[in-house]
Amino acid sequence: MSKEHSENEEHNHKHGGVFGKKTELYFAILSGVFFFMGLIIEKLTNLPESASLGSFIVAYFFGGYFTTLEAIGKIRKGEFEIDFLMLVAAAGAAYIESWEEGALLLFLFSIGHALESYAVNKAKKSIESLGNLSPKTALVKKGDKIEEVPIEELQLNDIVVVKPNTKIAADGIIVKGNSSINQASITGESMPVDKVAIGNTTNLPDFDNIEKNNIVYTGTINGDNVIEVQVLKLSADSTISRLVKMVSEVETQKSPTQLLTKKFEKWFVPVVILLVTVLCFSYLVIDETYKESLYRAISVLVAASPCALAISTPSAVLSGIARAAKSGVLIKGGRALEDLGSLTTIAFDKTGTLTEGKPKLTNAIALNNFEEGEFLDIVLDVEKLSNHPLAKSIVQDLKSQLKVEGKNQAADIKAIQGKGVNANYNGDVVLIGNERLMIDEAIATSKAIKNQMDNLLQSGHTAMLVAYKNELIGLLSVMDVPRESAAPTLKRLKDIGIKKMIMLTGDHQNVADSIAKQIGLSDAEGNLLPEDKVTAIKVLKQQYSKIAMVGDGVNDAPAMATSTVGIAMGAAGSDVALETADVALMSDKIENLPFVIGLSRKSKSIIKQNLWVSLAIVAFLIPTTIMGGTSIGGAIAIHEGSTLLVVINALRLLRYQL
Ligand SMILES: Nc1ncnc2c1ncn2[C@@H]1O[C@H](COP(=O)(O)OP(=O)(O)OP(=O)(O)O)[C@@H](O)[C@H]1O
Ligand SMILES: [Zn+2]
Repeated sequence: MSKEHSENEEHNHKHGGVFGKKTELYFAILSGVFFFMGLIIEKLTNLPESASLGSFIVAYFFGGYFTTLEAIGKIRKGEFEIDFLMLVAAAGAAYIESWEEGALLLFLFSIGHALESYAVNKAKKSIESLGNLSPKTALVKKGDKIEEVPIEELQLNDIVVVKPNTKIAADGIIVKGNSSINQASITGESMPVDKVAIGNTTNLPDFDNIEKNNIVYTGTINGDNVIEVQVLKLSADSTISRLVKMVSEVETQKSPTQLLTKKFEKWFVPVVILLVTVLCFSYLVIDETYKESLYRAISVLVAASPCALAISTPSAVLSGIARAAKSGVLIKGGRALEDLGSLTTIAFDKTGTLTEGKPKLTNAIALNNFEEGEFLDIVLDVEKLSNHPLAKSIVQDLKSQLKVEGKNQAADIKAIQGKGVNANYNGDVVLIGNERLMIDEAIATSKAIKNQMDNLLQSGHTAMLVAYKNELIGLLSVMDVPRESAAPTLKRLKDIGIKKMIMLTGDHQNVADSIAKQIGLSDAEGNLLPEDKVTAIKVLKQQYSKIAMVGDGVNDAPAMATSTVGIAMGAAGSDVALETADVALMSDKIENLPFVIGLSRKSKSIIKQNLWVSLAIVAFLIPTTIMGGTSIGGAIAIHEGSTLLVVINALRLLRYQL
């Protein structure tokens, strides 16, 4: 009856009206006022019956107004849902001249729903409030003058001046000054992060590849110094706008439980209608008036409306996602939330995820009598063109430690996935990468060099070879250190019941083992090409049914997409990671992982509680009303009570703490 994907949740009223946003609530209250007035007139005065009847009819109007609007809207789309059932019940009550009970029904139903939408809006508001974080205007430098303009009017490459302790108005790069910046609005981290101006702004790489300590984001708060920021993203494309957009879209992604309850409702509602229709005619079988039969049928109709069931899951999903967003974690929908709450296996990428991802250069040795100065120039020039994290570190350390300047002779760099790079230097080919790359390209290596490499790998250094004109000319090694938080986080995950954790890396097996040992991980698979990571995930998925893959999106996006839940770290600065992941940690704090998993589990258990409560109430009320155990008023009170109960239960998630 109802379409699978109706965008608006059953109880998510967006009605406005004469009294603004709260009109629905005021109408419900007015309905109550007239209901009680009718009751008083009827019981306590000698006024004619038409006086109390009039009052009840007005109560019908106020109580039924929004319900009718909503029901009509849905019927137009071919959906018959709870609102419709309620209206039928109220009309039935009027027909058997039980105006009083009909008015009570519409009053309680409308007040229940108004409170419900208030509660659900509360969860939504906490999501939307993220969007209010960006400032309205920016101070733009125009020649010697500074002008204040609305942030929507900022152009790319404008220079924005940010005063101390004010909000930053654009995503961009610091070109002057340095400051420590509070990024809590995006990453959830309360500790300010030190940021500095970039040296030169010519030939800027992509936004994703600029060093994070040069970049600032819209809505974050400047520290004590004035800084100048060159705008690199239009206001509509800023990280925070995209974040808000993604969070508000998550509602359209139904969770498995939501789909299940929708399916259940699909056959349950017609069954109820059939049952109620049959009950209308019970006076033919048992000794009662047709009015009594109708009364019973109406009570059953009220009792059986699966209101609580319909709202139980969406309210929990919404609250869970809102809570995560507050801590800088974007969960893209109910599916990701529920999956994350039930998995026990996690795969991690190594570089940049379990390690800092900022390795230090430990060796740069020229081999085979190649001139050292030239060797270093070649390496610097080639690696300058690569955006691999290893390359960035090599370039930085060559410049700062060995004072290499380079000759800018390299061109045409090509990444060879999982192996290294190939580039052109002065017309000849340079290869930098692991042993496999050299084997593939038939570059001869001596026994002595192999031994030297093995020693380095053994002790956890990532070793690379450099070939030029088909000859080996040198050896490089770098050492990455595990994140300080990696070991405690893994332990925490084990404590909360994650059974299997494994590292997947493109680095050498020995390096993988060495890092794994340092952080207390028992499983590590090295030498994996990006496609091998995908295969590894597939195998693990078969074994454990659900698996999360935590990565930074650099060479693990395909693996993340294959896993049940892809979790991206440090997503604030990476569009790829933000797009591919199901869950994005905006900061690169791996210690947020136990928090999101805990939150997802809590959400899942609240969803379960809500389902049981709503099903149990329906299971209790249907037989009770059939036996005449409660009046229409009693049925509606229990019905609405249970609906509010599940919503309030869901809202507890907004206050979740690990
Ligand atoms: N720009 C580069 N310069 C030198 N070596 C490289 C470069 N890119 C890749 N390599 C070599 O290829 C190997 C595999 O790279 P890949 O990007 O697949 O994984 P990784 O960065 O080592 O680790 P992880 O898979 O954990 O992110 C590296 O360990 C390195 O030896
Ligand atoms: Zn409704």
